Amino acid sequence: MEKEQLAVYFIAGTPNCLTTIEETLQAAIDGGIAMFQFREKGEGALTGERKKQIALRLQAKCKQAGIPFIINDDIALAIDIAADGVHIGQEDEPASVVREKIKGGIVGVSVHTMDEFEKAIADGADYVGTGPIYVTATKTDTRPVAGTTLIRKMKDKYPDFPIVGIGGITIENAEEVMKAGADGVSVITAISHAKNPKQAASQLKNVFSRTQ
Ligand SMILES: Cc1ncc(COP(=O)(O)OP(=O)(O)O)c(N)n1
Ligand SMILES: Cc1nc(C(=O)O)sc1CCOP(=O)(O)O
Ligand SMILES: [Mg+2]
Repeated sequence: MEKEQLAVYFIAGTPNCLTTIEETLQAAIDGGIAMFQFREKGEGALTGERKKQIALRLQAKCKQAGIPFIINDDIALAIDIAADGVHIGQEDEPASVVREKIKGGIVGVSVHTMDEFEKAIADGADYVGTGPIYVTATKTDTRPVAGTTLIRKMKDKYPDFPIVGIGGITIENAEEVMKAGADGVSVITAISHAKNPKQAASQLKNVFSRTQ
């Protein structure tokens, strides 16, 4: 994968969206997101065939826009529909096992320490996500708020490895995350709850451009 694909990495599932997830994703694409993760989690999340049908519709949008379509946690679904990749955390299937299953696809791994980061690299991750950088209301079972310290340490030691920050990132604080060395920002609320999701995505892209 290209590091530039992490610039504005939008994540969403149906429970996160104020209108339909298709409309929200289309607006985010029109605003300039570079990658999308389908994370169907939380109260009211779809499962089974309904989840698969939505995934297929979102995958088609990403394909048309030429951006990677990543599935959170659900490796079986990702393989079933030939998604571009998966994102897994420390509590999910081990990255080394997922790497084998996903073959040439993108594997993203959540990390919270240098040890987890170096293990993710050794296991064959394509990028890592780290957070929560700031306070988030979207996910309750996060680690403590971390700020940007780990991003700086990771970039110091592995300047070329793709890293994205996540958790409580907004148009206002995204610059700090990118200046710390992140290759991009992962956001849910900043786009999915924005009055104008297209504009929010575009503003995040502008923050990325001016920090390069
Ligand atoms: C880009 C990115 N970074 C981190 C996460 C969090 O993954 P995880 O720790 O597995 O938590 P869940 O998202 O599965 O609740 C992510 N999804 N994406
Ligand atoms: C999915 C997720 N993972 C996190 C982590 O710290 O690993 S924080 C988070 C939620 C991000 O949502 P928002 O942009 O609305 O804060
Ligand atoms: Mg997970």
